This record gives sequence, structure tokens and C-alpha cells, in this order.
Amino acid sequence: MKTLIKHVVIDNQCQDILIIDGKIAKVARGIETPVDDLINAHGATAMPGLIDVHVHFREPGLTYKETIATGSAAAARGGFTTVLAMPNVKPVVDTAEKMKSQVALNAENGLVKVLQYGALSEDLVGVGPADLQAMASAGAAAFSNDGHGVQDAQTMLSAMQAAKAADRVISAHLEDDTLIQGGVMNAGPSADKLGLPGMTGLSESTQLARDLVMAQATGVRYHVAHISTKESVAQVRLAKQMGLNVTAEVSPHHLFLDDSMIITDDPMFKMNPPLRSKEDRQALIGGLLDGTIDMIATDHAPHSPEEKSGSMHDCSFGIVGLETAFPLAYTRFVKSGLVDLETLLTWMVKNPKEAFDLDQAGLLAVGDAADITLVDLVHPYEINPKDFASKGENTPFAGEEVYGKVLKTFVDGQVVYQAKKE
Ligand SMILES: NC(=O)N[C@@H](CC(=O)O)C(=O)O
Ligand SMILES: [Zn+2]
Ligand SMILES: [Zn+2]
Repeated sequence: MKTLIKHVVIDNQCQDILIIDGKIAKVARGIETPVDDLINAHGATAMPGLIDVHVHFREPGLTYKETIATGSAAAARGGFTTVLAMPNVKPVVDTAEKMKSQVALNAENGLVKVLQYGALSEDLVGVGPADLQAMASAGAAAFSNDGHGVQDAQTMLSAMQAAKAADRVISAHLEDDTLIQGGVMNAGPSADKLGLPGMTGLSESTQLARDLVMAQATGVRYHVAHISTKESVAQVRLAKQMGLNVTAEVSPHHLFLDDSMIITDDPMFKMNPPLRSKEDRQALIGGLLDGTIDMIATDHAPHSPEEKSGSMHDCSFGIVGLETAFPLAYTRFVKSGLVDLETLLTWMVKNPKEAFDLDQAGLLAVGDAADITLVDLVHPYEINPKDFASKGENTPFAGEEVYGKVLKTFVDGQVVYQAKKE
């Protein structure tokens, strides 16, 4: 099967991309050859398919929020071709058997490449690590207890030793439960003004300090999920200077929002970790720019309209992100002139691929998988959750004007998303 995509822009140059049997065969100007499928991109920008190392697809067990089909359709619509799904589904993916069936379910229903995290402990809250080696053999791409911090140090230490032996990354959701105090947003002036219970960043940074000491002792590949405080950024910076095998991700919402923007009790601003202070947000942007933070990951966390209504007091934690991440990041970081597109793609493709050893994800080089996203960087549009392919419409970014609309997404040379004609 041969596909030719004519007239794309790559690094400001007009190019054509020839795909043979799902792989990039040639990238050059003016390719002329007989093909099965000829696509005219009309000057759209071509990028390697984006990678998101942190999504929640809710299947099995919570499919009223999202399914692998709808979640991966949201990924494709957001320009993502490889995602790593968290294990906090029902039942939790915490054994080799559950891993095997989850990997099969992801392959069967995923429109994009859906890789799977295994849990670090039974049901995410158990003491004593799950059998990481068996889950790795059953296809676990990496490990995480996302949704819950690992409270017990010995459990984390044993999990790190097992992950090191299996050569897999541990992605840590950092949260010391004893320091949360029922908080629903960041502790500070905004929480005080709204009369809502606050939580400080100490629950994150204290657990990170514990983990970094053990990461050094074990040599595990340790990844910080949704980093949110300036203290955490400083610790990761130091750990990297000390030569630890550590990486970190930051979510678009922690980069582009902070708690000073929460002026009403609005469930769309409730997520874990919460939006922090302006200073924290600046430290996250600084950390991304200086390489302390390696990548952007969405923490796509769909919930039903009922679960995201009423007060922040009792609604669910989490917002969707797959369909807004690239346009928001492109608009705020590249369009604004802060960084170039290549740098953004380092954070959204190259670094996640390297940190998680994602051999299946392509970088637009000859021989790579033809995972390609075509985007319109010229015409602005408005984010409308009603257009989402995700079941979740829970986003604080509705109504934002952005650039970077995804026009077409290819996985292994197959079109998995195509924007509607306007
Ligand atoms: N981020 C969230 O607020 N929620 C996530 C869990 C998590 O990422 O910790 C979810 O599963 O809904
Ligand atoms: Zn988490
Ligand atoms: Zn998460």
C-alpha cells in the first residue's frame, strides 16, 4: 500500500511524504510516483504524531465517562498518535492477567496506539508492590499508581527495584494523604476568598523528596506525573544535576492557569494536583524552558456532566485535555514567540518517546512509522466542548480562541481523523 501526501510544510519547506506499508519511505519536494492513495495537504503543516504519556480512558468499568474508542478518537482529533493509559479503571490493572486483557482491549478498540500502565500496588491502595515483572511480560509499557500517591515507602522502594529489573519507567502521582486535609483547591488567597478548603503543595514535594532518595538508591527510571509546585521543580533540577534517571511532565492546565484565575466556585477548575499559585506556574514554565521538565502530558481525565456540576466541594477531580493541548500550547508558546514549533514538538513527541522508549512512535524520519499530524497554523478557531470526540466536556478552556487546528491524523499511514470541511 502506497500513499503520497502532497504539499505539506515541514520546517518552513514545502515537501511531499511518501508512505509505503505504514512507514515513511521518502520525504522530499515534488515526489512523482504511482500510488494507491494521493492526498493533497494544500500547504498544511506536517508534524510527527503527538505523544501523551498520561491519559485516562475509563474502560473497563467507568465507560459512562469515556471508552477506549472515544478516548482514542479524542487523541486522534487532538493530533496524538500514541498515548499511555493509566491503570485506574475498574477493576484496576494490577495483575498480569488484567494487563493481558487490557492490552488486548486497547489494541481492539484504540484508534491510535494505546499503551498501558500497570498499577504499582493492588487496587492502587494496597501495601506491598504488585507483580511488576509479570505485568511487564504481559505488555505493561510502564507503571503508575496514578490517582493515588503511594503512602508506604517500602511499597514504593520494592516497586522501584522491580521496575528497574524490568527496565520500565515508574510515573509517580505524588500525594501524601496526611497532608491533604480535605482540600479541593490550592491553599491560598483564592481558596480563602471562595471559602473552599485548601491543600498545600507539601503533599507533593515531601513525597517527591522521599522518592528521589529511593530513585537514586535503586537507579530506577523515575518520572514525575503532573508536576505542579516550584519546590518540585527545584528538586527535579537538583536530581538531574546529581545524575539521577529522572524525568518530569507538566500538564497544559498547570502551565496556562493558576489559582488566581479561579474567581467562582467552578467545577471545571477542580483537578488533582490543583492549579497552584502564579509563582508555581512561572516556575513550571521556567522548568520546561531550561529542560528540568521534559514534556507536556495532558492528564486527560474525562468525567460526566453530573460529576462536574455543582460546587468544587463535592465534584470529581480532573479535566479533559487531549483535544485542547496542542492548540493551547501552540498558541501560548509558539504563536506568542516564546519558543519555536520544533521546541514544542520536543516536549510533545521527542522527549516522551525517548523517556518511555516508545519505539512504535514515529518522528517523520525515513523508516519510521507513518504517524503524522497535519495542522492549520494560520486560521484561529474557538474551543467548543460540543465538538469533542471525547465523552468528557469538562474543560476550563471552552470559548478560548486558539491556533493549531488538527486537520488530519495518520497512524501507521492510515487516516484516523479528518476535520470536517467548514
Ligand atoms: N487528575 C485528576 O484530577 N484526576 C485523575 C486522577 C489523577 O490524575 O490523579 C482521574 O483519574 O480522574
Ligand atoms: Zn495523578
Ligand atoms: Zn492522571
